[in-house]
Amino acid sequence: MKRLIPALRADGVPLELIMVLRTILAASKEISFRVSQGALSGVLGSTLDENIQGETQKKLDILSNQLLKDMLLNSPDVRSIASEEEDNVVAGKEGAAYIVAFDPLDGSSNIDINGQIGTIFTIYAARDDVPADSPLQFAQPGSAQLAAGYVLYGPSTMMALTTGGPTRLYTLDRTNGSYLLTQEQMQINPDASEFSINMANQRFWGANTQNYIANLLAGETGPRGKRYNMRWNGAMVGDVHRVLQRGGIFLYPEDSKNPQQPAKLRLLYEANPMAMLVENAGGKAVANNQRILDIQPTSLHQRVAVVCGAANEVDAYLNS
Ligand SMILES: O=P(O)(O)OC[C@H]1O[C@](O)(COP(=O)(O)O)[C@@H](O)[C@@H]1O
Ligand SMILES: [Mg+2]
Ligand SMILES: [Mg+2]
Repeated sequence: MKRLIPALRADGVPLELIMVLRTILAASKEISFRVSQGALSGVLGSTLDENIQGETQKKLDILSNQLLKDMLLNSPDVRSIASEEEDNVVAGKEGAAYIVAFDPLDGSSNIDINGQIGTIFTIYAARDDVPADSPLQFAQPGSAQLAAGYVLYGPSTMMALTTGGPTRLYTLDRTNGSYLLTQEQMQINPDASEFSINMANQRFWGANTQNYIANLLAGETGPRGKRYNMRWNGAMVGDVHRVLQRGGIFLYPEDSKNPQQPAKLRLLYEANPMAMLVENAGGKAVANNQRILDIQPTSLHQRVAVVCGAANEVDAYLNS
């Protein structure tokens, strides 16, 4: 089985970019270890703090953010970082080639129940026309991402990664601490019979989401003519991983639960990296009627609707 660095070199990934990925993964190994130790490592439970988005921060949100932040800011190749847990962009090394955004811990509500959680990350080229600490560093559409991935802390620790080519899957070998290439190419079947949505929000959805889900629930006697199964992890990283592995569609559409906040997931460090991974595995990813990767960001912690996965299901959603 190929190790990570030879695999990336074989893909023609520049050395400096490989070094940035190595830094992210060094942090992920530490997070993975702490997560596997659970209560024994003192990472469970909440803090008394809230992040800029008004969400209570869990101890593991803070710890994961601190590990990634410290390690990336020490890297000679990182000019700026942005994180779900940081209000503003943080400047790194002046003149460095790359900027990195991350959701240090996705699926925070799963931490204390020993459920699936993960780290989502994305890497862009740094902009020379704006300062390193400017939010404009990250005002780039998802189509400009140089690399995108997530690390899933499940029964095994896995990383899905694309550097522009296929979405590949690596597994952390705990016997020697290295990521090994275990799936050359993840591929999402264009047809699906499994969907993933928080059904508790049903009464707050718009008409198109209502119609699409009603058609799936109607099963073999409905317009789609077949039975669908449903899964909801409560962690995008686990739900999208399932879609990449065995197909299906994941939806977090707009809803009217909180009119000030129609969408939940964040464009920069949740929707964009997942959209790149899904597209490079043959799937589609849209927000309302727009391809996610084409959205021009307007703010650092901007939220968007996300519908992604099996190409024909995403088309059916758009037509409902
Ligand atoms: O609480 P809900 O509505 O099920 O939302 C779950 C969604 O929220 C998230 O947990 C948000 O991410 P964070 O845990 O990083 O804030 C997604 O991973 C997940 O898809
Ligand atoms: Mg998240
Ligand atoms: Mg998070």
